[in-house]
Amino acid sequence: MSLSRVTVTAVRNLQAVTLSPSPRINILYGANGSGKTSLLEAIYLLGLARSFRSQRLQPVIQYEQAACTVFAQVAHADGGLCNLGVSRDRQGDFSIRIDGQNARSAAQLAEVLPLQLINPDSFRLLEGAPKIRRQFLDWGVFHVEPRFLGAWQRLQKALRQRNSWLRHGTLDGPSQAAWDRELSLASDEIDGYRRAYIQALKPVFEKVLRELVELDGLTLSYYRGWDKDRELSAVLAGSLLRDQQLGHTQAGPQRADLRLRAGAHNAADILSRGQQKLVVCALRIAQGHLMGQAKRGQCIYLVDDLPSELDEQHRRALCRLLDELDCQVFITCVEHELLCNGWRADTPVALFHVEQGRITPWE
Ligand SMILES: Nc1ncnc2c1ncn2[C@@H]1O[C@H](COP(=O)(O)OP(=O)(O)OP(=O)(O)O)[C@@H](O)[C@H]1O
Repeated sequence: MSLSRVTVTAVRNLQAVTLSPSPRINILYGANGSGKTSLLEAIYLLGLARSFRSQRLQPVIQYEQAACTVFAQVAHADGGLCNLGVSRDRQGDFSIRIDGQNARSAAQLAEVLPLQLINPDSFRLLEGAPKIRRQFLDWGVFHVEPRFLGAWQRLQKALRQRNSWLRHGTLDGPSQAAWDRELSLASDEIDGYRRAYIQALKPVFEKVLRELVELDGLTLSYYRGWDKDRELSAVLAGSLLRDQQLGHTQAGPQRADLRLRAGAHNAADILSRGQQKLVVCALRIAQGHLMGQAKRGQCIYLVDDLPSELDEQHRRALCRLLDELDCQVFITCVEHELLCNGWRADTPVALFHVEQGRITPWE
């Protein structure tokens, strides 16, 4: 899938623009502060209904403007087209339209427009909170396993119920037992999907990583959120008192994590910034391959400031791997010369110059 047309209005400093991107590689270049990241942010808003730069969407709306909007036409591999639109005004109203209909949730958007973001904050995937790695993991599972969303919604509901009675003690014994059973069932299902996903991801990740950078002994493993040798129901029963004192459930898939070790060390503690970036790229590229293999369409890559932290050899290796994904990629950089030669001869590469908020295709 790819964006065949994108229209952006009143996002940050960008002047209203309609672009016809290449279905493959799109390079946005220009000076600092010109608006390159803002275009990636606009596309991200369209796919996730949020920004990757600020918690709130208010700062994304152009100064003095009442609302920002992003529209796009998504072209699917089978030739089908889908129209997407998001709009956010200063009163906080957010509208999501898919083919002219109001969407019920951001999950619907994520399904229509799967995005992968690689930006200067990406190293947080390695050294940030477990929640970031769970989001990474669940993005992948969501896009290859159609039953995941339902199980995840059941888990959230059961957890809310359990945490509420842990805090307020308002449920009778049989109801508590029923919710615990539901929690255990949903947890086992989610754990099964996540485990299968990691099993499939690991060899692809290792292969991509080898092509990108030499890092011997780097391992990826999965922690499911509770003792691997015990049933969750037994763990929950054993930690009931402590859970009541804390007012929330400590064990379960809501505590799952991914662990990246380099030999005996936590990878984030010893890898350089450039190496961390390459590991994150390998993880995200591996996810793209799995999505393609699952025949659920391709995702679109947003790569902000691709050249930063990378020497020429690694920059070229990253371009080659992005190229081999055969999907649409939007890349920003200050100097386009650094990225002009890394592509296969038959790959359509479009260049866009961004200057003080104005985006013009390079003829
Ligand atoms: N709500 C807003 N309205 C108008 N302009 C804004 C708004 N928010 C931010 N800006 C400005 O828009 C520009 C956005 O720059 P952006 O981060 O997209 O640049 P960039 O080309 O990616 O730069 P760099 O190469 O430094 O990363 C900045 O100059 C910023 O001051």
